[in-house]
Amino acid sequence: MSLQYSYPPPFRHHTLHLQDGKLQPSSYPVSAVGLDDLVTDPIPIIDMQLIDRERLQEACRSWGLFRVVNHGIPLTILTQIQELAGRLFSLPFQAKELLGSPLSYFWGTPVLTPSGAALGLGLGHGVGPHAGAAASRVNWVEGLNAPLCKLPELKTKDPLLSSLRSCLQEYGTHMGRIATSLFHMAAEDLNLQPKMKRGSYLSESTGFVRVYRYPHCSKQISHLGMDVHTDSSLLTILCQDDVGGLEVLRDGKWIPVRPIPSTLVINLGDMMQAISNDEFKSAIHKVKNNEQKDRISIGYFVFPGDDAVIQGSNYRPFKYKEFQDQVQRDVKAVGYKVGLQRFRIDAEFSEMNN
Ligand SMILES: O=C(O)CCC(=O)C(=O)O
Ligand SMILES: [Fe+2]
Repeated sequence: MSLQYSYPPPFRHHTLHLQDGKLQPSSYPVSAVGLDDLVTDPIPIIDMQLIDRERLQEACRSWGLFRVVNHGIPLTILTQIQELAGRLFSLPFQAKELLGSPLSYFWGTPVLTPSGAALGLGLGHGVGPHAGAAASRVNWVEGLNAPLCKLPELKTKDPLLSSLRSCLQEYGTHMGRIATSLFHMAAEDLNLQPKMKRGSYLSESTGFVRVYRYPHCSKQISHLGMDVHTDSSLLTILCQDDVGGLEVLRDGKWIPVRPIPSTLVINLGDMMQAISNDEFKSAIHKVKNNEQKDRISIGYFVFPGDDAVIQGSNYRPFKYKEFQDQVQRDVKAVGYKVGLQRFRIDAEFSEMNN
């Protein structure tokens, strides 16, 4: 099996061979930073042009996180979004706060209300054993939140905002395509109700994009860019710049998810874990700030539709909306997201629902 791997700049194609589950480079210029990393990196890699279903399902089971190559997104969109967002982030704070909706500005926490306002600022959003540690900490991050289906409502004459809107819309279309094909492949053996499989478990209209900036920050300050958490989504797709800082928890160890050019990182969220009845994992991850450089990343999040009922022998039936409301109540009341524990049939937390 071979991978076509497009590499910037200039846009060239290189072929990588998969042998014994490892990528072997066949030919690439020595100066091409990144390809060596791809060969030695421990994180599973999925080729979007030729999805190996077993490999994908194994990555979902044992990591809940993997990289994709050959995703077909023009690199110019990625660099353009990062550049435009960087310009927007460099505006004065008051100007960013005035952004309003549907492209809203937030800082200090990634937990937002459905209308895009920061929720429980300073309370963190850790899970499980890390929840206490997350409490009362501001996350060292600022961001722009863009619900994709509402972007056409953004009426603006500002050239920066209208360029960003067009890029995000194009980016969102690619994200929907990638999420849908990965989801259908991964969920193939999951015994979902056939009619739900197509539409409701992944509803593209729920997709939103976030652009984050993690300001550089001295080690002396004990803030994280983003505290330990799992995503509430079905799937999350991350595009990071070359700074690094994302880490995933695997077998009790934090593994850096190093930036490798042209690759995207997919992580499974709580909804994927629930609909797979815990066969797949919602990845536990965090982001550390870099000491010297600001970091920009772009996240896409997609969720089940309003009509999808999530159920399995480990969970009482629930809809995503109930999950989202519960997360918001928990963050307000106890300072962190309790998450799937609330919906488990045998969990102590599930009795405290209301
Ligand atoms: O910025 C990143 O790399 C990760 C962001 C993240 O984990 C999130 O938005 O949930
Ligand atoms: Fe996350």
